[in-house]
Amino acid sequence: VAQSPVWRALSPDQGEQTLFEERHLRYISPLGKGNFGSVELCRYDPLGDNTGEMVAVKKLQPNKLSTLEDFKKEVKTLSVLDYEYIVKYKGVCYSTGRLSMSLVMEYLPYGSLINYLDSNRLHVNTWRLLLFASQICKGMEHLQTLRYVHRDLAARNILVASESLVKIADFGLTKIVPFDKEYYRVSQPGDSPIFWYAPESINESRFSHKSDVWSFGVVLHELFSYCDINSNPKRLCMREIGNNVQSQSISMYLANILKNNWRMPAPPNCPAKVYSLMKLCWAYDFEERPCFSGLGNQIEAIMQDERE
Ligand SMILES: N#CCCn1cc(-c2nc(Nc3ccc(C4CCNCC4)cc3)nc3c2CCN3)cn1
Repeated sequence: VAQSPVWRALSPDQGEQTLFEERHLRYISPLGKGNFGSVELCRYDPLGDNTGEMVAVKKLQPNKLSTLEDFKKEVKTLSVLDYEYIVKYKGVCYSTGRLSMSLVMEYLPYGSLINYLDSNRLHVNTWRLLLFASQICKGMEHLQTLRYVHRDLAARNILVASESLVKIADFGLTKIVPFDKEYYRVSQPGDSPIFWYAPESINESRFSHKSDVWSFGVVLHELFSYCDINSNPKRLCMREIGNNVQSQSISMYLANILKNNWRMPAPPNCPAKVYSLMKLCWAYDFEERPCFSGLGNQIEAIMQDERE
């Protein structure tokens, strides 16, 4: 049999890697922007006859060198996460001269939750939204067993594999919680998605599985709002803060209203039990928030009620 054109190479720092040859990666169209890079649809077509498979390729933005290290960490993170509710790692592609590299992943045809819910809201019922929520919960539970904190859990980073399967993606901000602490503190907050952030993340740049639970509550809100642009978290929070507040003080205002117990209102037609779950995730004190396994059980219980 001809040598497979997808090489398996053992590189010292990243364990086994599957190498895709750049010359066989045929660009097709843009798919989106993530942390540290843009994602493109490509066909990996070594035979050159359009029979090759479609893949999603995340290219590193070449300009900021510091992110090459972060990008390698993202590749490493995804390569060890092999789980049905997490987007599948396929390998890497080094550009000529190994100046830059790309991350090759499975292509999920329906795009992000935002694309999908916005254009399919009519035939996605409550039970299906709960199914997606339980899958995200299981994915986050798996992450937690490996001591990974995602730090960017949001509907834009949840991809739809089929009408009944979603997967967590974009591990560009994912960090490992050190063995001797229950949280990870970042130095520079960067351009952070603060409207998905727990109070301790806004105030102290402190991230943990419990801050991921807060973000999960925001994803629940996005799910039951069908990712409607008018009830997107940023818009709801800015309406409460006041749209004329200067950008550098928004995080202070947001921390204040959360401290004063303001929370996003229930989405239209959202079942009361689901809104109660969101409120649990948004407990100010992170120790009062549920864990992902407990959340998963509660979601499945509500699914049973919805079934009847
Ligand atoms: N996460 C994250 C943020 C970065 N990001 C990741 C992807 C991604 N998209 C897809 N698939 C995909 C994406 C969009 C469409 C359409 C939507 C309507 N408009 C036209 C395009 C279709 C299918 N599959 C993937 C990935 C990563 C792994 N597999 C896209 N952005």
